[in-house]
Amino acid sequence: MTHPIAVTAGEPAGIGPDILLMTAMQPQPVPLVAIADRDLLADRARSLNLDIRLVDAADPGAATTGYPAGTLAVRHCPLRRPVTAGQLDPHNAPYVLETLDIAIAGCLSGEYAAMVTCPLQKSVINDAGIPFSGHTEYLAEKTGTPRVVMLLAAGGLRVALATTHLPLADVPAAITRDSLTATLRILHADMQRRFGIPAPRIAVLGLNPHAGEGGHLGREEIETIAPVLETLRSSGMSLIGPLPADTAFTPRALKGVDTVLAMYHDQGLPVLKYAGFGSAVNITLGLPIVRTSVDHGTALDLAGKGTADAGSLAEAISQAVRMAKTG
Ligand SMILES: NC(=O)C1=CN([C@@H]2O[C@H](COP(=O)(O)OP(=O)(O)OC[C@H]3O[C@@H](n4cnc5c(N)ncnc54)[C@H](O)[C@@H]3O)[C@@H](O)[C@H]2O)C=CC1
Ligand SMILES: NCC(=O)COP(=O)(O)O
Repeated sequence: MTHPIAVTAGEPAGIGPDILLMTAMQPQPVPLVAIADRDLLADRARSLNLDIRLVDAADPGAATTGYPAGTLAVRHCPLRRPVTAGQLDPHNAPYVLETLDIAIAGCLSGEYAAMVTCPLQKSVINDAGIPFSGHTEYLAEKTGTPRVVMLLAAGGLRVALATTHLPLADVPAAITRDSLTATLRILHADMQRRFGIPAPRIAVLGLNPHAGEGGHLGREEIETIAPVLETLRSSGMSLIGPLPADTAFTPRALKGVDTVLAMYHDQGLPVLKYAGFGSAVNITLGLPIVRTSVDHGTALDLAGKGTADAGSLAEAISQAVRMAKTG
């Protein structure tokens, strides 16, 4: 791999700039290019007492050999307003989205091998009047991908989601035979291509308590989930379920399972974050580019203090390197 990985710094008032600078103080597996405002990074480095050298990403060393620990290449993207750590400002929402646009364009053109995202604050982008529900949905839209799948991985546990950032009340209607079929096809294909698992075993959760209790606690399992699994099994996929979610994450149930498909965000992610918060990685499957991210949010309470844990960003970079090698 000779191309650098783009790392977007995320919400400027959050811990994204902090963990990016902390990471650049350590040796990296490939050259990194920070997509961020250079003065923001310089100010934050001073707050964190990090003796880091920021160089222009146009410098030839940035794209080829990279730099030793303590030097970070920056593709400058100007803030719209000065930033105080911990204080959100909707005026900077266009800046956050511009950093993503630069990374996406660079991945599509082949300038970057992959993009890794530091956390952004979804609410402040909405407060700026811009409809936005998450990186996952934004990347799908900007790359013209009709459906993508969010998957988080922590150690040996992988949890994918059938729906992403949706109000709970909208979840049942979003799980249709078509949407679930498309999600499972992407998950199966990327388990093979990106994770090198030739015949992935996927455990699929039910939507309702006890997977619907034979129809007495909801009918989505009978009318939607089970028929989809049956059809896809006949095309050769190894699918288990629909399983009651409350016992699906016990060690016995997880034995031999390569990934779990949860029906919604808070059915799957609390378990994953309990298992590995701080070292888990968020991956968007189904995109024409490689994108990974941290497992945490903007942690405004920690920004500029030097107490944020940068472990998940290190894992996200390592995962992006592995996935970029799969083409
Ligand atoms: N990939 C992304 O862009 C993500 C963005 N978010 C966004 O972040 C914002 C804040 O979300 P919250 O629910 O408050 O979650 P959060 O992850 O920012 O914070 C939850 C708790 O974990 C702590 N924490 C988070 N990251 C940490 C780190 N690296 N080291 C040490 N402690 C850490 C925080 O201090 C806080 O106590 C929301 O707007 C949310 O949408 C949330 C998750 C992922
Ligand atoms: N809980 C995961 C999360 O909110 C990250 O979403 P995204 O911004 O990566 O789409």
